[in-house]
Amino acid sequence: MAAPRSLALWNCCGRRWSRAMRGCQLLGLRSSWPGAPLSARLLSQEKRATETHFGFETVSEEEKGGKVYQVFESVAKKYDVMNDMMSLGIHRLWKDLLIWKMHPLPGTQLLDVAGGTGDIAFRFLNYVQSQHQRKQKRQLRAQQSLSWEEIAKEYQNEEDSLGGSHVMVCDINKEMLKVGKQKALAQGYRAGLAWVLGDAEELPFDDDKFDIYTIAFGIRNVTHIDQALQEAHRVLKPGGRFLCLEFSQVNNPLISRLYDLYSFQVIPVLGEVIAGDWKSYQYLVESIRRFPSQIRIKI
Ligand SMILES: COc1cc(O)cc(C/C=C(\C)CC/C=C(\C)CC/C=C(\C)CC/C=C(\C)CC/C=C(\C)CC/C=C(\C)CC/C=C(\C)CC/C=C(\C)CC/C=C(\C)CCC=C(C)C)c1O
Ligand SMILES: C[S@@+](CC[C@H](N)C(=O)[O-])C[C@H]1O[C@@H](n2cnc3c(N)ncnc32)[C@H](O)[C@@H]1O
Repeated sequence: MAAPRSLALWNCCGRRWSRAMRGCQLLGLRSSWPGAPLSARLLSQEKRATETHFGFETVSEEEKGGKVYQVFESVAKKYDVMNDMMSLGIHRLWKDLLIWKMHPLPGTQLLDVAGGTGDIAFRFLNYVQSQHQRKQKRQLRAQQSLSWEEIAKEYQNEEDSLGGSHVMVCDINKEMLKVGKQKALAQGYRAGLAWVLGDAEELPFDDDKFDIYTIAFGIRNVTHIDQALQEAHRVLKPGGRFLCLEFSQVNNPLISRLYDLYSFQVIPVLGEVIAGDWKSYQYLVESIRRFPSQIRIKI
């Protein structure tokens, strides 16, 4: 039987989340929701036209994917340093909060779509590893009179330090994945991690495969959001969870003014100075502005 529909939106401009999350939103859904409400609404508008937006530009739907590809191909090498500089490290806290909200248990199969350079995947692996180690310690403490055989077995199990958890990073951009793989190598992430080139709108996975689907700062760039949501639903096991981290609109007029000032006057300049790429960072701020507000996403 289908699991009951459940939708939770953690709106960083609202009351449910801390000030640290202002300007950013986390959307949580449970799989088997009847008829994905967000998709239904966004779709009806987007399906009608073959034109769409790329930041403030109007482009054809066919063009958008290529333009988004060029943006991330161009920024890939400077992507991580840009995020730290633009947000003064705050994006790390948002990503940590996503994992804490997810609270994955050992054995979780995660699909991180638009996973880019692997920030969500690495956090997930750290989290499940520490959960698993804690569980093992508790078990060992509870069984103080173990036989040698049993102790040896526990040590063998310790080899699987993730408790069977696994994360699949899926992204459409080869360059972003390349940087992610280099980071994984340098930071010693190997077990429980795989990288796949793929489109959120047409995922290269079987049905009912994952416990959790995440998409962090990715959905804004997808041409047919409805299609991506349908794909998320398809690859999630019944009762699986969908977690989306994305920018939101700021409602307070004063903060909104400062937000705009920073977005439009500072970010493209940083993009030019650090990444030699004004245009891609102009696209970033325009795409944030074009993305539906948290209220629209919720309904
Ligand atoms: C090409 O596409 C992309 C490329 C990428 O590299 C990344 C992404 C996807 C994004 C991420 C993975 C997340 C990380 C990226 C960002 C946070 C950049 C996006 C920035 C904004 C939407 C603007 C608002 C920024 C924040 C809410 C984050 C917090 C930032 C700060 C605290 C830095 C503020 C800096 C200063 C106060 C010092 C220097 C500033 C000035 C001298 C300029 C004038 C300053 C102001 C007017 C005050 C600044 C006011 C604000 C930032 C407003 C704060 C508002 C709220 C907290 C609601 C990608 O797709
Ligand atoms: C802003 S980055 C986010 C990366 C990572 N999730 C993070 O939080 O740092 C957006 C990513 O979405 C990817 N992307 C854009 N359109 C996509 C699509 N249709 N399918 C899969 N990935 C896509 C880009 O290649 C890029 O790596």
